[in-house]
Amino acid sequence: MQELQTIEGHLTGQGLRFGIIATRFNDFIVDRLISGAVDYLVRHGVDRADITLIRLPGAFEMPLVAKRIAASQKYDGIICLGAIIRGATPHFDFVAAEASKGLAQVALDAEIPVGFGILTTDTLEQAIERAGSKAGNKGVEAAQATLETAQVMSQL
Ligand SMILES: Nc1c(NC[C@H](O)[C@H](O)[C@H](O)CO)[nH]c(=O)[nH]c1=O
Ligand SMILES: CC(=O)[C@@H](O)COP(=O)(O)O
Repeated sequence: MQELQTIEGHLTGQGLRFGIIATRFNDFIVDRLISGAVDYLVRHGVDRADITLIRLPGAFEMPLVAKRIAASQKYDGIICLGAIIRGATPHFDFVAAEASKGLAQVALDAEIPVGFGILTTDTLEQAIERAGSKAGNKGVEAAQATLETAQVMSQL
């Protein structure tokens, strides 16, 4: 049996280029996700110069910009970072559904790894917990998943 070498210990991002798309909405949470993602990539050999950060208003805008980034063919992966926090109306459901569905579609259409690091939480407290405190940092997880998938894709 042949096995692809993509386990954590073998992950290296040397020479790979990543686009990070991050929302300004809830930026005090999202900034922590960005720091976690960038730190993870750099610790795994990605050159800072090979990381491009693009800020957007909100998660709803992400699929369109991700699609354009993917079409540029300048990147090996796209990491999407945001925080959608439930409010008093159904707004949350529409934004979260379009962001997740749209980003998944971009990945499939362009055949590029798209990391889904958008928090979808019921409360602000849950978002804080997932942005570098007791429940980890979902920006790190999204960067890891994107890097690993980029490596898998490059071997297939
Ligand atoms: N409520 C949240 C939003 N809403 C904004 C939308 O994403 C969009 O920017 C607006 O409807 C204009 O098109 N965005 C988030 O990222 N997080 C939220 O909690
Ligand atoms: C994503 C949201 O639900 C949110 O921030 C909007 O809040 P609301 O539903 O109270 O308008």
